[in-house]
This record gives sequence, C-alpha cells and structure tokens, in this order.
Amino acid sequence: MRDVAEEPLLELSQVSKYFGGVRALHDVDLRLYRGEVVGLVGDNGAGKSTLVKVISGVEHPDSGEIRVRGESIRLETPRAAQAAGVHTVYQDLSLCDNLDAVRNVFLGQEVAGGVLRGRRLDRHRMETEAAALLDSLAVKIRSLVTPVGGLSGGQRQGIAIARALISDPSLVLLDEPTAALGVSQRTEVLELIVRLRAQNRGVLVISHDLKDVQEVADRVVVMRLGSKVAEFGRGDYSSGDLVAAITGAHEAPRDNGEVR
Ligand SMILES: Nc1ncnc2c1ncn2[C@@H]1O[C@H](COP(=O)(O)OP(=O)(O)OP(=O)(O)O)[C@@H](O)[C@H]1O
Repeated sequence: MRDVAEEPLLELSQVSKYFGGVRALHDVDLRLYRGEVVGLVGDNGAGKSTLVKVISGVEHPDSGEIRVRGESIRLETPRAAQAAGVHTVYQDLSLCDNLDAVRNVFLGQEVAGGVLRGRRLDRHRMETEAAALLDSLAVKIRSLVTPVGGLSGGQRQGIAIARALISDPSLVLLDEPTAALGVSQRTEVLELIVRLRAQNRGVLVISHDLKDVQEVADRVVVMRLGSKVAEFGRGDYSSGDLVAAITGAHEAPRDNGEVR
C-alpha cells in the first residue's frame, strides 16, 4: 500500500544515547517522509554520526522511540534496519577496488550462493540488474567489468548507492557523500540524491558542506551538542541562519559566514 498520506517513513521521538558520561544524543525528535531529502548538519561532535548509527541499527538508543512507517521498532542490527527498509551508505563506501562494478553492486548480497530475494543469480543476471540499477541513477560507467579502483569519486558513490538499492530501501542514509569530491563530481552526487528522491525514497544526508545541503535538501535539521536545535524548510533560511544554529550564535557572523 502506498502511503501518500502524511505518515512519516521514519519517526524518532525523544531519542537519547549516552557513551559513558557523554550525552551523544539528547531527546532527539526527527521525521522523514517519502520523496524528501533531509540534510543533517552540525559541528564536529554534534551527534550526527550517532544519530545515523541509531537509525541504521549500529548503536541502540538508551531511551526514546523509533517508528518506521508508523510501527514502533527496535533496530537491533544493521540487518534489522535493512529489513525495515533503511539502508546506509557510509563515507568510505566499502567498495573493493579490485572488483568490477557488477561484483561491487552485489557485494555482500550474494553470500547465500548468489541468491537474492529467493532468486538464484547468475553472472548474466547480475550484470543486467547492476546495469539497470546504475541506469536508474543515471550513473555512467564505460565498462561494468573493469575494476572500480580507477573510477571517479562520483561514479564510486553511484556504485555504492546502486548497491544500497538492491534491497529497494524506502529510506537511504548518506554519510558525507560529497566529502573530498571535486566540483563536477559533487554535482553528479547531488544529482544522484535528486534521483533517489524522484524514486520516492526518503533521503537523509549528513554533510559538512552547507552549500550542498542548501542546494539539495527539502529540509535541514541542525544538531548541536547532541540536541536538535533547529529545522529549516527549503527557502526559509539563509546561510547565516544555518551557521548561527550550528554554532549557537544568536546572530549570523558578518565575516563571510566563516564557521569558527
Ligand atoms: N563510541 C563512542 N564512545 C564514546 N563517545 C562517543 C562514541 N561515539 C561518539 N561519541 C561522542 O558522542 C558525541 C557525538 O559524536 P558524533 O560522532 O555522533 O558527532 P558528529 O556530529 O558525527 O561529529 P563529526 O562531524 O566529527 O563526525 C561526541 O562527543 C563524541 O565524542
């Protein structure tokens, strides 16, 4: 059933997480809907990674509730998160440079002897499916059968996202997808994000790059010291507003928005 009604795909209520005496997350509320891109920003140590880990089943909240499509759920493991339709692409992408794009797209999902969702997969079928996934993201790779080590950062991100799409997740979490990329590759990756949204998935993007976030996000959530401190809709904020929320300043700095 399609939930075109306003039921959030993902809803966090009052989620807190401690590491010993460190309060990494404090009563965080977050909603994510289908077909929207939410940017998650904050200074170092703000709690972004912890939040992503909690949503991806890597860490477990000490208190609070997580709902997926309205149902309260315990995301005990990354596999449980994936089964709930949540897939995370981490910054390191976890690609095997010596393997080709097809093998990378299926990496870790062929463990049961090439069986995917109950179907046995042969190489030909894997090639066809990998090509279709990459196509759906408009990722252009000259050859699917050469090692991915020599591909551009944008293409590599495309392959990692294609791999995420094998399980047809409704929510994709991207951890710093544009970090360390040149201008044209960043544009490619922002286009990938737009495609994920067009596929009616929810997308949560962690980024330090406020320009990228402003460009691609329908909403921006700002974290500071473990708490969600602000939320802005597209077009409802300036760069200065974002910087002020991130740093906790009451007024935007006047010196070109440089973050200290
Ligand atoms: N495994 C851990 N053990 C102890 N403290 C942790 C652990 N993971 C995170 N923290 C602490 O929790 C707080 C939030 O960290 P987190 O990594 O979530 O922030 P972040 O916003 O992702 O920062 P960055 O942008 O630097 O990655 C920090 O004070 C951090 O030191």
